Amino acid sequence: MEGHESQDEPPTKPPVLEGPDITRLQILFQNLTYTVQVKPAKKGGDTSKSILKDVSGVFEPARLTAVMGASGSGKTTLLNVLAGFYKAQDKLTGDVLVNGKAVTKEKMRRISGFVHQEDVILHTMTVREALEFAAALKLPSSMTAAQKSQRAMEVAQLLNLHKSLDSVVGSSMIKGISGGEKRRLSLGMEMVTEPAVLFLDESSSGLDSFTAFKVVHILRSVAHLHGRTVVCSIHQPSSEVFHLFDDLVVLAAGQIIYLGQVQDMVGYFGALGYHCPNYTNPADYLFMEVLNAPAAAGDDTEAAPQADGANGHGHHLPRLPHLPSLPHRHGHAAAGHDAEAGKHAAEAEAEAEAAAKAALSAAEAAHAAEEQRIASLIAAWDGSPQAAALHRSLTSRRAAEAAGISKLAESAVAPFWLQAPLLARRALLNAWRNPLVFRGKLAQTVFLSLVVGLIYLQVSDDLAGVQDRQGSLFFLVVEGLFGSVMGILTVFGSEKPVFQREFGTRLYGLPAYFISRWLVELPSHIILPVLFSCICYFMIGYQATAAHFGWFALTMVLMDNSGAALGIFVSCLFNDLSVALSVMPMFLLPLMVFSGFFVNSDTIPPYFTWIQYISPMRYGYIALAKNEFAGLQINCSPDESCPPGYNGAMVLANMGFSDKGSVGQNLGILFAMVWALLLLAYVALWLAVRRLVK
Ligand SMILES: Nc1ncnc2c1ncn2[C@@H]1O[C@H](COP(=O)(O)OP(=O)(O)OP(=O)(O)O)[C@@H](O)[C@H]1O
Repeated sequence: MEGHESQDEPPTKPPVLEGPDITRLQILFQNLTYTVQVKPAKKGGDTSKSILKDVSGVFEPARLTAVMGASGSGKTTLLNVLAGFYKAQDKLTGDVLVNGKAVTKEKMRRISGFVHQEDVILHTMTVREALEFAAALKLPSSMTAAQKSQRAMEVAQLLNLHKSLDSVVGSSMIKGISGGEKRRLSLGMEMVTEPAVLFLDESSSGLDSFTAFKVVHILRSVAHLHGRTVVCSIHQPSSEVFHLFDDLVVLAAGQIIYLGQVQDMVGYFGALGYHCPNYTNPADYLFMEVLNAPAAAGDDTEAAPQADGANGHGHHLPRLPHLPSLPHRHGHAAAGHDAEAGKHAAEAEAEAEAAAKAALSAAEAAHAAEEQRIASLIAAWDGSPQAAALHRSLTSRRAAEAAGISKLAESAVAPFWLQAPLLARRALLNAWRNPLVFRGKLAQTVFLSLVVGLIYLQVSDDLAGVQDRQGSLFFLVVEGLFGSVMGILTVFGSEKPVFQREFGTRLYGLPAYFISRWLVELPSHIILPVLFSCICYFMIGYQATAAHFGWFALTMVLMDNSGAALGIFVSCLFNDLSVALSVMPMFLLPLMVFSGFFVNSDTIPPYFTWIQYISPMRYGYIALAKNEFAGLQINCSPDESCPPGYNGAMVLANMGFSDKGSVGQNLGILFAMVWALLLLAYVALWLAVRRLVK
């Protein structure tokens, strides 16, 4: 394939960027077989599925290559495997060489950019911010901030995004840029660095034909003018777009059926008996005549191929029979008990059943014939002189001295001190542009503090007041934890896909993300519980000293923070937000039951005692109870039967809290628990994303 010009180019060597030529990378893959582990359809069934089978080929630098094939043929998998995005537990055999040297998947990720099929971009960012964010993190630190920003704007101009620079990306809830603009933005975020190798999965899907042409034209320039290796999987491009590509790989059932120059494809399949009608888009011909024969689409008048079948490809697929219409049962029944009509109905029903069975077996036969036809296309490629030449060239290239990969081809990774502020700024902007989240939390804080304040308004200092104090303190502890768990679980869980995508493309590391994200979250987990305390503390009428209020507010802050840390932990444990939400009660209820309110801590069954020690609610409740009851005078009313000298210390003894440490000690444990939960959340997040970088 190397050295040939495509049809619409003058036969001159395309100009290249000034600079070291070693950034040109050739990707060679030989005998690649990729097998994933799957759940067997039935007991004892096969647990592995081969998605790529013995695939060999080469992607050249300074050339634009298209990977085509029917849906499910393995295009995405081939790109993912070559770019190093596959799970460690899946099995990959064969070789991937870059400039003649074997590379690890980590290295592959460092030298390549990948535009995935789905666009996952933080929805509150504007186009400008998203491009500048990628530029700031990916471009080398030798460039100034102004240069990086300028580069981002150049890419915006190139991709025709300059008119939407200040529009937000948007989501299903917030209207933002169009699907096509989102596609181009994803491409732009990868293109800011112009990686030596660029993989694009469905680069033009969702784009109108003119924009698709423009985007592919840009990719062609990136390949030709800048010497990059650009590989795109593409579905049914227009004729104009198709001819922008230099080389083509066609996959069917995880195997190659053509690999060569774009303009040779029609001739290759023509020689196999698949003739391309005049004035037909070659890409349409590939899909409609070669990958899916017309007979398979239900048209048996022109079964493909039209050749003699000497190659074994001239199968006429059976036509699907038309189903007879079913008789109107109710019509017959309503016409009376006409036996003749009933007999006709039964016959018609039997006829319909037989026709349905025939249709089913015809469909099965059609499917088998189609599989056979694809198998013959694979065999034809394997036995073709083109494949033999390719294998010879692969072998000789492997034997040649390997040029290796220059350090210049590896994309930069910004240091922590640059990542963290950028991520924190973005998280702040995200929170600012999502005002409903904060307003919702604020409204919840004010509403609940007023409700609890009104329910327990000015508690008395008699025995009934003791019960009210116990109940209200427990309610506050539970509210402090539950409120923040649920809030953060949804926010963090919905942001996780963006983090996973960006982390997978090495935009930033886990420490920078986690620390900046937590620091941005922290102020609201201090301000809101303090506000909550200010409203309800004095309404309820707890001990009115500054020290008592201070300890109370600190407890509420720590309860809120432990809830937030627990929420992050659970959202990191489960990939699916709805699963995380549904299992949350399983975590919370035992922690609540053994916190000391429902079951006296001295009477908890021995096999459950450990739960109380890991319950933040227990330490929060003990701290609040000690803060309120220690030194409290209780004045029982005459109709209450109080023990003589009944006071707060005796209440604490009844609750089993006398020997459970001071307020400060319990808050110390709570503080340590927040950190322990954050550490657990960090580890859970690392475990969830580690496969993306391993
Ligand atoms: N992890 C996996 N587990 C099980 N099956 C998988 C896995 N990954 C891919 N497959 C299957 O392998 C086949 C190829 O998938 P792939 O996504 O590569 O196809 P594709 O050609 O890109 O399809 P499309 O054009 O629809 O995106 C499909 O049948 C798919 O269901």
